[in-house]
Amino acid sequence: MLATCLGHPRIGVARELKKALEGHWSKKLSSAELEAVASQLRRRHWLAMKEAGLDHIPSNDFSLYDHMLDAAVSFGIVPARYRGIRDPLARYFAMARGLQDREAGLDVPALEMTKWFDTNYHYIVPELEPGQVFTLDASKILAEVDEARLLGVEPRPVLVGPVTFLMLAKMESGIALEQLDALLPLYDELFAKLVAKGISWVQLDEPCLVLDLDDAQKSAYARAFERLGACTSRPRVLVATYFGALGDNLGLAARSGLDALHVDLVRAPEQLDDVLARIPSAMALSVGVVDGRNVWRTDLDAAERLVERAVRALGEARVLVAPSCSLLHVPVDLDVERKLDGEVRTWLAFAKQKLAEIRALAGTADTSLRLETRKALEGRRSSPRTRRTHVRSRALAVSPAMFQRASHFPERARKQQQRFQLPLFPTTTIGSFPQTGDVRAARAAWRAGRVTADEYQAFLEAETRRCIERQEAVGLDVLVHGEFERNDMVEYFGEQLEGFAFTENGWVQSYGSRCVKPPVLFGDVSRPRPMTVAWSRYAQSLTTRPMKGMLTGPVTILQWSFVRDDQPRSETCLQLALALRDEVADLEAAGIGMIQVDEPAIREGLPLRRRDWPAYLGWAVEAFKLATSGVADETQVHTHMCYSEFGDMLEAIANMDADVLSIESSRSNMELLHDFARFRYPNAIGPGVYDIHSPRVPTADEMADRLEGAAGVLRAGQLWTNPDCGLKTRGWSEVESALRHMVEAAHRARISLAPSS
Ligand SMILES: Nc1nc2c(c(=O)[nH]1)N[C@@H](CNc1ccc(C(=O)N[C@@H](CCC(=O)N[C@@H](CCC(=O)N[C@@H](CCC(=O)O)C(=O)O)C(=O)O)C(=O)O)cc1)CN2
Ligand code: MET
Ligand SMILES: [Zn+2]
Repeated sequence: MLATCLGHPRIGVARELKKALEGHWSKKLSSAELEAVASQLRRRHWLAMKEAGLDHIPSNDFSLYDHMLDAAVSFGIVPARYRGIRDPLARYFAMARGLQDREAGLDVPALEMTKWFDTNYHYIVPELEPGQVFTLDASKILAEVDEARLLGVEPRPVLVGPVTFLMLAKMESGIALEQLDALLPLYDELFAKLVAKGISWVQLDEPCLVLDLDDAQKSAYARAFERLGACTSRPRVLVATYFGALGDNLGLAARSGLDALHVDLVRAPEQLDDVLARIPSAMALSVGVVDGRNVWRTDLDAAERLVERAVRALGEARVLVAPSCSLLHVPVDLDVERKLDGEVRTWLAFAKQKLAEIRALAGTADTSLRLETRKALEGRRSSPRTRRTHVRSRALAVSPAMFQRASHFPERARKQQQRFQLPLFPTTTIGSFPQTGDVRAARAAWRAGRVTADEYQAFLEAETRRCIERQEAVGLDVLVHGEFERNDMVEYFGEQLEGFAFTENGWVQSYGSRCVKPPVLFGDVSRPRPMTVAWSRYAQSLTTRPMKGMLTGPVTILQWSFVRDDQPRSETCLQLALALRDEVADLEAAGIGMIQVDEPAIREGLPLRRRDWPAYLGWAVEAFKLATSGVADETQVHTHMCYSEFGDMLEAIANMDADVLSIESSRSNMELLHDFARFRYPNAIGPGVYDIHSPRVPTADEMADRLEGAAGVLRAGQLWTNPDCGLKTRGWSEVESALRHMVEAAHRARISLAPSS
């Protein structure tokens, strides 16, 4: 049996890549210095896998920004607007993040970015032009082969497969997948180059095989596999699927004529029998039995039972042991954690520990790891911290009335208007204001004990006060406190809730240089004390305008944490909802009249197969309602969603019954609004009027146009004016100008668009 890995985290245990990238972007690090850091990271990761005793070690899993962008560049897919940028690295980063260079007269926006399946990783969406010509540039792929070999590592290059690549790409003038026949010859060419180098295996990632495919997509797969299989000079090809079951696409993969198939047996262990029954005798099977999406120590006995079933059916020579997917989605090394809760720590495995598990499963029993694992799992199963009576009895006592507001929306809206007396198109923001270096440095100093809690508190109060003054000066109607006290919108709540543990270095890449440190939700969740009330009360005391309370919703906390795998996610979500319900009640009692409960990840949590949608949406919407329905009619509940296509879940959004919904729409503005209009979305809605992902300051005209467009399809009386997401990644000067323009746009709309009646 071979021990293998589908991909290693790239960011580095101390986020070396993040620091080098940001250093390079701010011109403090040359390209050569950046490349040196990247090269060091690759070596370190290869050596880690070699030392762990892996037989197949990936290359080309590293990326300076994103692997889909790398693939686009290697196929020559560089839209015209970037082609004027001579330097390849500058061009690459321009595609990733846009480029504004006044002196060079350059102002190019970035390519679009979107979620990688149901993860919190974002990939760059390749953009095909009309008449797209594909040309192979294999330099990165080939260079990494040489680089690995210098360390005595014989790598298995990872390539995004042609169908997945095109299905995730976009083409303004048509359907990207229709370019398949033009793209396939590049794989032949690439395979020939790899064979010439003596490469014996490649990994072809085709995660789209776990999605619902239409006939055109299925036939694309059949064609692609036939062509690749028939390629005369090619390495052996492992087709990698992950994040779910192959289901009705198993036949496509089994008939591929390729050499090995990887299946995810963590998300979909039930598919093993079907796979074993249908895999042709010429194919090997890579069994993904170590969770690449979560941090729990593998139950080696259970995993071994799966591996053994595969071995009995296929023989040892045809079985590879692997993580369920690339380890990109887990932190690097548990050993560097110094402050992690001692008990919880024994239950966990990060990338490095997972490599050892894979080795143990593929080899003769490593008795010490096995015994240690049994003991740890027994401890986890029996720990009183994972099951708390008061949490469980409360969850059981939840009644249907707790999911409903007292009155329907029209009645609530009337009472709320009486209370707040807001103008038409009320202006507000989504919550966070710039998390400047000062704010981060102050928090780092407090955590390191270099400043006292009181000093840190005073600093945050001053930031909050200044933020409120600035919002008043700009003329916003509904204010926020600015979220300066938060490291991250999920981690901050995890730190204050019972049932969570958190790490110091458990960073996972979200996009490019941006990382998150998901808290570990290990046990029953409860709220020992109010979490945000003091900040909201303080902020409200500084202004007579309404101050929105600001919470992260249950589904988003669930989605952006490492969640316990010993009970259904729906149960965990309900516990989170109850904890938040108490926070909402306490905010209301403290006089906070508007409370926003953010659910930006509700779309990301949608299962990959449509069949599973109703069940998920059922409990996700219920969790939101449970968290927010305990308040009086006069209390206005807001929610916020971003970063997704919402067209296919409008009914669920309406069922959440938030009084006000702010939603990202600046990129596909009108389409989204038309969807809402067609659906007759009843409650108030604030379609983002400007894109906060770019430093560009939009003009009042642009935003007034957006409002006018929105008022053309929705009722003017239903609309709010806001940016499309929080402002934490922006700088103050852009933010102030943009918000002034936004307020100006709302003023104009009030005059030109006031309903005549
Ligand atoms: N969890 C989560 N997922 C999300 C989002 C989100 O906001 N949160 N937003 C969407 C987009 N994704 C994003 C993900 C990360 C970031 C982001 O800005 N991350 C920050 C880290 C945020 C953080 O946790 N900050 C901590 C730690 C900061 C830090 O690095 N401190 C330095 C020292 C700081 C200094 O001296 O300057 C250190 O520890 O070394 C804090 O503020 O306390 C980063 O990578 O830079 C933005 C968007 C989707 N998914
Ligand atoms: N309230 C949050 C913020 O403004 C919502 C962000 S959604 C990713 O940052
Ligand atoms: Zn957002």
